[in-house]
Amino acid sequence: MPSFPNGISSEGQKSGGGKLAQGDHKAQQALARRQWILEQRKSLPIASVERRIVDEVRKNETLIIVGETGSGKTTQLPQFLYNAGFCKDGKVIGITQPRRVAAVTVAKRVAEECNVELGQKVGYSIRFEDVTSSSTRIKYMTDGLLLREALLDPYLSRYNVIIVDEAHERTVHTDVLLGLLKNVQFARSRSTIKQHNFDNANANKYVVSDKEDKTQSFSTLRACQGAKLTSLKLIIMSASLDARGFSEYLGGAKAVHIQGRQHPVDILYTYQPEPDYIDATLITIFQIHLEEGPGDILAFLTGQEEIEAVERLVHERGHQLPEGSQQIITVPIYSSLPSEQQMNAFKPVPYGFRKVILATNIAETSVTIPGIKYVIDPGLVKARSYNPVTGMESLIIIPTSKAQALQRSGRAGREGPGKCFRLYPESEFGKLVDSTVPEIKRCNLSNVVLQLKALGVDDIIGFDFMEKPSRMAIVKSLEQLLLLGALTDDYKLSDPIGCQMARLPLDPMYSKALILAGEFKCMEEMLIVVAMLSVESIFYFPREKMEEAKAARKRFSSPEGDHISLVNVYRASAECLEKSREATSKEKTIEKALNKWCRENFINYRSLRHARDVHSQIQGHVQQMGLSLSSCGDDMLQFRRCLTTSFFLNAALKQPDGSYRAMSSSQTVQIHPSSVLFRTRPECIIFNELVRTNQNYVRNLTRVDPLWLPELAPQYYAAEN
Ligand SMILES: Nc1ncnc2c1ncn2[C@@H]1O[C@H](COP(=O)(O)OP(=O)(O)OP(=O)(O)O)[C@@H](O)[C@H]1O
Repeated sequence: MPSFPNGISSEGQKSGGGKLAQGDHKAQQALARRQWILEQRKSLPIASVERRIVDEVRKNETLIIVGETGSGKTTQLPQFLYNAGFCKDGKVIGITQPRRVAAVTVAKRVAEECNVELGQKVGYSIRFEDVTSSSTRIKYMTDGLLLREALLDPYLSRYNVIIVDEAHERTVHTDVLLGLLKNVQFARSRSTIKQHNFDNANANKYVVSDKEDKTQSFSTLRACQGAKLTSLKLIIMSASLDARGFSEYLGGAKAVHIQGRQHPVDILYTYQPEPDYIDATLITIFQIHLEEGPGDILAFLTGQEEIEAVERLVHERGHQLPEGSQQIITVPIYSSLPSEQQMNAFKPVPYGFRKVILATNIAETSVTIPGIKYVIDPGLVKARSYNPVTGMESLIIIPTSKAQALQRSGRAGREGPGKCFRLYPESEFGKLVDSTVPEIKRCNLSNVVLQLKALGVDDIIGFDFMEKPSRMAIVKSLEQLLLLGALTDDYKLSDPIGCQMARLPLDPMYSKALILAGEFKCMEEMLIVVAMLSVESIFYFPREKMEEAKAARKRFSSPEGDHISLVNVYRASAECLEKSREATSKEKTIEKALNKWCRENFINYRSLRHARDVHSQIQGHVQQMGLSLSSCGDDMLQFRRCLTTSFFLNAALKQPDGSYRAMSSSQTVQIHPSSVLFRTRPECIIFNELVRTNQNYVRNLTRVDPLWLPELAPQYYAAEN
């Protein structure tokens, strides 16, 4: 473990004496840590170019900053700008991150560096969690959150500077945000906001124009009326971005490079390609553990299932370590893990243990995980892929890009020299693509289109994307939103359905299902289903106890399908919680009881916890929107009809040969073996997911009456008949 005086690895230290002496000791420790942080900040490569960078920001409206991982961009630049007076008049510096975990941990670090309480001068805001106050001047947030803020404050008027960090990731939110920020910057640089076309019947709309008569319309501009707008500084940052491409897109923006890195990272490759990356990861973990010096390990895997498999294997093999060996503690981190469990990766483990973090690419950029000295990179990532013609979205495992490999190795070498073990030969590195295909080109765009419409961008095809998604993908999304009633016949956001759907942070079909659930009086059931479908694998089937696990699942199975089975699991878990609450008020004991219940029923405890979180968050939104929290009780017919009305685009009919035909794409699909309807094979089904492995599978199904389709979705099925 690193030997800095931060209390992180201090579990072994004992503080002697009485209360006073203990207080002194703590104060001394705090002082020593402050000094250590100060020294560390001074030694960052960015520290020596502070003045130059601040000057460049002053001189340029838009700036691209490229600097090695760990050079201090994310933590230091906002502080430099704050100190240089960029927050005068109460304005804020906003820094976007593609991931929640980065926004939270970096904000915590910067608050500590500034010696302020988190949420005061330095804060963060992520979906469902806002740790800021009126005194916040440096605000870290996810890119998706800034997009949502733009719905209420289209000029982002509270910000003087917006830094788009880790722009190389090109998440769909980053790309939409970049286009939007260009517009906002343009509009703010024009000094006059002419309030014309202000129409009282539709008081949320008016048009901003500049001398060149370029018009930009925004909705909900009321918030900005009378606001004094200054120009907006835009900074794009990364260790691994294509500066030229960004510069071209941003009107020839200047790019500055920060040279140097604080600590070296040795890169090691294998001699041969590894046929089984899970096994190779496992071997490398133990090789490092037995042969290398102290320091924690960060291994990148592709998803929750692989992480859980490796966790089990590390535990099994950990028992076979020679007597007296240092013990290993594994800590998982992936996006569907509840936030507080994600934070475990950043916490110290007991003195004398080696921490092995098993992570997806959630830990790839921006984060500094204290103690990490070794990184294991099998060179693979799970990525989204979407075919607009068939509407098929799938997750596929593909090689990382060079940019991702660089980011991964950059997680070592942050507190001292590090090592990165790439589990592929060096010759393979040269063959990797420079950067990943932007997500916007490989995902279903319905949500993006809905958000842009809500932001007042009517011409989606003409929107200034850095790289345009295919026309087909945009048209398909527009069609889908029209059929869902989110858009009017002339492709404007409909009121209230479209406006309500845009307010819910969910896929449009799920949002529609919740809005309809109010009418079908099955909101409680639909909330549960939406929450349970937002997490990965609720059921858990260990190979060695397959029969027991299958029997356990039968206890929750409904002949109507998977959705109602999920409702049954959720309700049974809620009963378990209720019973434990009657017996005790200790939260830890209650959680333990739930964990035990999950183990007995082969339910994935982590996934269920996450689903419970999502449930309470969405319920909050639904209540705010004034939708009633009704339940259909045992009358699941209403619930199934509601599912049909919202997911009618995902219907499939059984064919004479026993396969199914997806109604919207005419593709042949099969029921996934994990479905409770796998054997019963009803005539007509509604599904939530279409996935491609060796075949086209549909997952999460409910049996419905085929006659409901033309009755409940005449806009789609009446025309077909
Ligand atoms: N939570 C933390 N705990 C300990 N040290 C930290 C923490 N956060 C940052 N640091 C230190 O500050 C350095 C700079 O971090 P910062 O995130 O600003 O770098 P960066 O240039 O943005 O890197 P990247 O491109 O990888 O995001 C780290 O290398 C590390 O030494």
